[in-house]
Amino acid sequence: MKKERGILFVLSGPSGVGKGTVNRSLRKQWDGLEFSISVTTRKPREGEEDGVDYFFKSRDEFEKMIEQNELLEHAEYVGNYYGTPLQYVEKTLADGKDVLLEIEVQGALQVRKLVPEGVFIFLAPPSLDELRNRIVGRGTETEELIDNRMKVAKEELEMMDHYDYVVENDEIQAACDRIKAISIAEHCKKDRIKQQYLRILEVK
Ligand SMILES: Nc1nc2c(ncn2[C@@H]2O[C@H](COP(=O)(O)OP(=O)(O)O)[C@@H](O)[C@H]2O)c(=O)[nH]1
Ligand SMILES: Nc1ncnc2c1ncn2[C@@H]1O[C@H](COP(=O)(O)OP(=O)(O)O)[C@@H](O)[C@H]1O
Repeated sequence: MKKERGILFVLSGPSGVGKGTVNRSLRKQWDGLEFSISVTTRKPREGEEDGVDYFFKSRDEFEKMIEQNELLEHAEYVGNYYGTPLQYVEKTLADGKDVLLEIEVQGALQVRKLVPEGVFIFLAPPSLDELRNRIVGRGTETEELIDNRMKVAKEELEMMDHYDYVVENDEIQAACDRIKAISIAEHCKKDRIKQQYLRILEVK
């Protein structure tokens, strides 16, 4: 019998809201969820590892990947390319495993068109002031880049209503718990739909 496909979860939201932090925390507490590693042309930050945090590529290498249709989606974000490897996502879902993508808003909207059955989660900050504090507190950007990221963040917040769920990241563990609850609910929904379908067809 054909294996049932896994669910694609897309975690998105403005820069600095805590996507990376929540993603890393989920990795430690959610067995059975697969995490896609993105490709980027951004330089590695201190402590980041190639093949763990990102696959770090040159612009030429990245553009070649676009040409060869190796990416599910890609976006240019604050001067760098970011993209999701297509083959990994497709194979993992086909194997019946759930996959989580942590990507910015333009990319999430592309995935929404390509995989409408995916579950789209928008991580929201408690306030704009708190969002700025988090970007400044992270200490990875210059003042000019912070202003740039805040500008992009305000535009990104307006895209919230394109998502299935909005999860406030007030506290990391609370946000992780909400995301895990969404996953449980989505699996129950999928099972119920399948049961109804089987009942209608009277397939045992
Ligand atoms: N579209 C897209 N965005 C990505 C991908 N990987 C990471 N991003 C997003 O790119 C943005 C910048 O990421 P990064 O430079 O690591 O900075 P940070 O997440 O703001 O700390 C974030 O919003 C990430 O979620 C990807 O594969 N595709
Ligand atoms: N719930 C939270 N409360 C307080 N600080 C947070 C929370 N979530 C993340 N942060 C902090 O905010 C900063 C930005 O988080 P990060 O995960 O890099 O965001 P993103 O990946 O969305 O750009 C980091 O310094 C991180 O430690």
